[in-house]
Amino acid sequence: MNQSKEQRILNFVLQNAVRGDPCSVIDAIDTYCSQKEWAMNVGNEKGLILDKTVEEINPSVALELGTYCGYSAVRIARLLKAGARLLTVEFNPEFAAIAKQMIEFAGVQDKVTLIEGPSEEIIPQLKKKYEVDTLDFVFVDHWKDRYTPDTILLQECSLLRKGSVLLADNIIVPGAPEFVNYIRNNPRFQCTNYPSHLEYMKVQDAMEKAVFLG
Ligand SMILES: Oc1cc(-c2ccc(F)cc2)cc2cccnc12
Ligand SMILES: [Mg+2]
Repeated sequence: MNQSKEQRILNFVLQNAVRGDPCSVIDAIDTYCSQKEWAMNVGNEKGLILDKTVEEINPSVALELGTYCGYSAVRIARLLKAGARLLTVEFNPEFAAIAKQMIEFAGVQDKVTLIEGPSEEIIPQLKKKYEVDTLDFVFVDHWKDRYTPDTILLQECSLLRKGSVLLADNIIVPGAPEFVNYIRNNPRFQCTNYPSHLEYMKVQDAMEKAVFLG
């Protein structure tokens, strides 16, 4: 049975990166996806915006919606302080299986909890099943039609506190116009837009940062 693109990306990492070296994993994925096959990793240009946001917040508990192959989970986890943790949610079982191997190869598995399932089911479980009090940081990078309902669900589940930071990918491409309208017109969020480009392409994209005001 011929391999998936995601399996080919993992194979390239296993052959070309260094086990236990997250930066080499990130670089290998970016090399493969810019030279061989495009894939929907956040990429290095938007990845630097992600890095700066994570470093600024220095989160103890972070959530990622949309793991895919684990590129941004590795990006985030490599920056976390001792004892800090990332919970990452992936709906697609094939993607989750690839991401698990990617995270382990990068050596960040002790900081990352990969949860397979739909975000609307997982978010209400975070407090009791995953022992989360509140989230310091949320990277929103799953399907655009879930951005708004999941942001509302995070609030309903009391998972945000004054100062919690959301960072959303793909504000322009594929685009999340309903989310942008919701978050920019919501007095409980302070928003900042970060113009950038679609991963591995000369196409305009952007990220949106939204600080929860409590
Ligand atoms: O960063 C992303 C990019 C795209 C995307 C797909 C096809 C295109 F032609 C352009 C962009 C989809 C995503 C879906 C979920 C999370 N991130 C995505
Ligand atoms: Mg994305």
